[in-house]
Amino acid sequence: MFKFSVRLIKGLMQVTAWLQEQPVLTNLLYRISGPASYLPSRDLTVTWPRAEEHKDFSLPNSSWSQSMRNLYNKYMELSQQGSWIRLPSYNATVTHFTEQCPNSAKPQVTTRLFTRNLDVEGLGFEYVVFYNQAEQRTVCIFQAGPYLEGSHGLIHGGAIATIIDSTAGICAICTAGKVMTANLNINYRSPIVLGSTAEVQCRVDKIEDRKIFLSAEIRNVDGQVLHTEATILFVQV
Ligand SMILES: CCCCCCCCCCCC(=O)SCCNC(=O)CCNC(=O)[C@H](O)C(C)(C)COP(=O)(O)OP(=O)(O)OC[C@H]1O[C@@H](n2cnc3c(N)ncnc32)[C@H](O)[C@@H]1OP(=O)(O)O
Repeated sequence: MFKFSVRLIKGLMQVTAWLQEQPVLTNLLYRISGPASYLPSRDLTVTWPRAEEHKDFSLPNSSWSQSMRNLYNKYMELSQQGSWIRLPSYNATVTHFTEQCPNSAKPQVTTRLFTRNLDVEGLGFEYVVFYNQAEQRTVCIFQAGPYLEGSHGLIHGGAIATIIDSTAGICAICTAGKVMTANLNINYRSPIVLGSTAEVQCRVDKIEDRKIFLSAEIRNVDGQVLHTEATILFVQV
């Protein structure tokens, strides 16, 4: 009886391990067992969130790895010394710009920021951006979740482009106001493993009339591995 129980438990563990390796089944299990809030809604129209519903997504949550938290703590300490500020991050672009509007002027939010479009923590991007006004620089600490896969186990190149465009965009907006990306030029130097933490460093190189030229790099947590280099042009509109 004891031997039979041990075999049964081993068998169940093998089945569970196999299930976890099946992406479609895993997704289905998430949907069945998880909170209903992350099932995709058929009604994409969301009313303006009340003040208490303005969730700041750049704060640590339970999906953050220890290395993500360490980097966050490092920049929070620098923020207390005054050189950097942590920028809040909402899940709709419009929320960033109309937070001060009186209730009557607030628009209906019908869209989601691309980088904040998943309702489950840790599946997509987890990130926080810090801005250094004196040096016209932004830093984005990010952790790439399993739904950002390109090549097996690695982040998709388009997802990398997205986090660079966003970090540079925030730097350009903080420096020059309303801008659009005109050109984004990327060299992928080494792959980024899903689940790992990395840091985007971005700076304004020069401003010519309406043109803001920036450069960016993505490195691993200790800065020793260069993953990506980019130059970005924003045009003031
Ligand atoms: C806190 C917030 C959080 C929340 C916010 C999160 C931040 C997210 C940021 C994401 C930003 C995006 O992805 S934006 C989405 C992707 N981008 C787009 O869809 C932009 C599409 N393109 C456009 O709308 C337009 O082409 C513009 C606006 C870029 C430029 O049009 P324009 O205003 O008519 O200006 P134009 O005269 O053509 O060009 C002005 C000058 O720029 C030069 N120029 C224009 N385009 C280019 C180019 N590709 N490469 C080189 N140079 C260029 C011109 O030669 C000229 O130089 P000279 O003759 O003056 O010397």
